[in-house]
Amino acid sequence: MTLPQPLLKLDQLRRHRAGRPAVERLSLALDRGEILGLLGVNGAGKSTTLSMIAGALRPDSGTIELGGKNFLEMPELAQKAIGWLPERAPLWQELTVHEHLRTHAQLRGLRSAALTQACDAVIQRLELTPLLRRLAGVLSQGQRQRLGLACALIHSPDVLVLDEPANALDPVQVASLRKVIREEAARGAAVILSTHLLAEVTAICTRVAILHEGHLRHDGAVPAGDHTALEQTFFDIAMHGAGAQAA
Ligand SMILES: Nc1ncnc2c1ncn2[C@@H]1O[C@H](COP(=O)(O)OP(=O)(O)OP(=O)(O)O)[C@@H](O)[C@H]1O
Repeated sequence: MTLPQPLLKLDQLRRHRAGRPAVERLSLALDRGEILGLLGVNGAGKSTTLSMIAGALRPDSGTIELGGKNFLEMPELAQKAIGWLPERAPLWQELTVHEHLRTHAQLRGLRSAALTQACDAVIQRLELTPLLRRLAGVLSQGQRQRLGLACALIHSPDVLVLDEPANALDPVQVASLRKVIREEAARGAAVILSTHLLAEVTAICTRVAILHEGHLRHDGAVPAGDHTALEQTFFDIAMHGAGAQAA
């Protein structure tokens, strides 16, 4: 009997940056419908990890599998299966919001009616209609973040990789972001997001992982309700680098 494999599997990932280890022997698996919150102090390795999952940064060693396929040898798989919101969404200043969406959709292989449909869907979900004719260069930080999220979602990816997605969003937009993340998980995507907000993790995540100095120090279910227990675990790890790695 073969066991069902996880949608995303990281095995023993390592990556040095500027001659120092940024991520060390990181192993994680993620299934469809899961929302994993990635926590850690500044420099813990969160963005490095997410960039590797997004296919933007190659690990020095280790493997990443998507549905059992070696993702590192198949860059076209990342293009189709991953939606990535980097920490600072890179935008073409001189393109309008609408042009951005269409260009992203094209880059993800969408054409004709499917492309228009995908654009219309994210415009509606992220309430981008009033911004469509604006140049990306004149958007506020929160508006840029919404456009970045729309670009990440446009091709209905299997894995959604969000680096501090609530950054610069107002409370209304944070609520809308949470709704979108839940909807994505409900349609069967796996979501991994980094954040510094413990309340964000307890509000939307089903699982939490904590990195410290590039090592995975905790991986477990999110304590229901309040975030006191999570806060305790986080501070223990941040202060002492301690904490057990749960199965
Ligand atoms: N472009 C880069 N060049 C060199 N070193 C880098 C680069 N980006 C990150 N690093 C280093 O890699 C390590 C991990 O950084 P990373 O950005 O992954 O951490 P993080 O947990 O996302 O931090 P933060 O919460 O501050 O965003 C740090 O020591 C950082 O200095």
